[in-house]
Amino acid sequence: MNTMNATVTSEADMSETENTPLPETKPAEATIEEGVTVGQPFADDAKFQLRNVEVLYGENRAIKNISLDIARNEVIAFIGPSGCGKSTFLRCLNRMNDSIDICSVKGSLQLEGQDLYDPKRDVVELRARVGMVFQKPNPFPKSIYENVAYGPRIHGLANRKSDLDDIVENSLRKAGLWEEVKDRLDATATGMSGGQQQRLCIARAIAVSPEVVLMDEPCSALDPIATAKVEELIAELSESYTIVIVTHSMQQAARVSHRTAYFHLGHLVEVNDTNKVFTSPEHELTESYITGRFG
Ligand SMILES: Nc1ncnc2c1ncn2[C@@H]1O[C@H](COP(=O)(O)OP(=O)(O)OP(=O)(O)O)[C@@H](O)[C@H]1O
Repeated sequence: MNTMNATVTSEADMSETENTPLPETKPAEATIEEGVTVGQPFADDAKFQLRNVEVLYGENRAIKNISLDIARNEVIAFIGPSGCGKSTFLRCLNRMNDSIDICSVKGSLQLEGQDLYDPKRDVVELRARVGMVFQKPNPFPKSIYENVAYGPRIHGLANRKSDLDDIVENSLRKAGLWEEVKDRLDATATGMSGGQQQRLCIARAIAVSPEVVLMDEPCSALDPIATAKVEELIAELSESYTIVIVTHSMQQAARVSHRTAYFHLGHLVEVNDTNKVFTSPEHELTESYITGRFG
């Protein structure tokens, strides 16, 4: 394990001048030992085992020697200041970074004990197992029905039309959308509200029976009511799926997740039970972030 020391000074600290003394509660500088995460980054019942993960965009090390387990049926939230690598790390979990030419991923990344980056792995099949919901709802410009039916059809999950109808209905029910759309399944999806479109994208992700759902700031384009519906949905879905959510909202992380992972400048600084992270964080950088001293 690489244990090179990296000294990190927060943005708030850098804005201080010599003439303005730091408040006593503010760390002048906090040290991150590269490759070391405080708290509980490992789990007995790991769905993903991620070890010494590095992600580079060309020369830029966006992820620096991160090791983490993600447990079955847990909701884990990734938080941290803008640019700290949350989305980059999330996208490793279903190889969404593959499409970025300058991006390279190193280390050991296993899903159920199998190498995620095995060149022989079928990436389409992987993305059915590890689905993704993006920041901006992105339904296909097709009907509501077709948006949900598309994945099960291409993955051969339904032999008959009636089977496909059942999958569409069940997925829309799980996404809390069935009652709102059951009488207009042929209507175009792009005519729905933003919150409905996002729940449709969740229905589309779960229609192929994934094991994991990755969510990259799924509520950032939604109003508070639509956000509350998606958060309720996350709680329900966590009974069946492993969920990894990137969020800028600490309140949201506190409401929906079991564990919270705090990222800083490409390091994974702390992972702990969500309650602990928000009430008594172990690392001073986590504390600085959650108390709003930077970020
Ligand atoms: N496609 C890309 N090409 C080159 N560099 C990238 C690319 N995507 C991200 N990066 C760089 O990788 C680092 C981490 O970015 P990333 O988007 O993962 O951070 P983040 O924590 O998700 O940020 P935010 O909260 O602002 O979305 C940043 O330095 C960013 O500039």
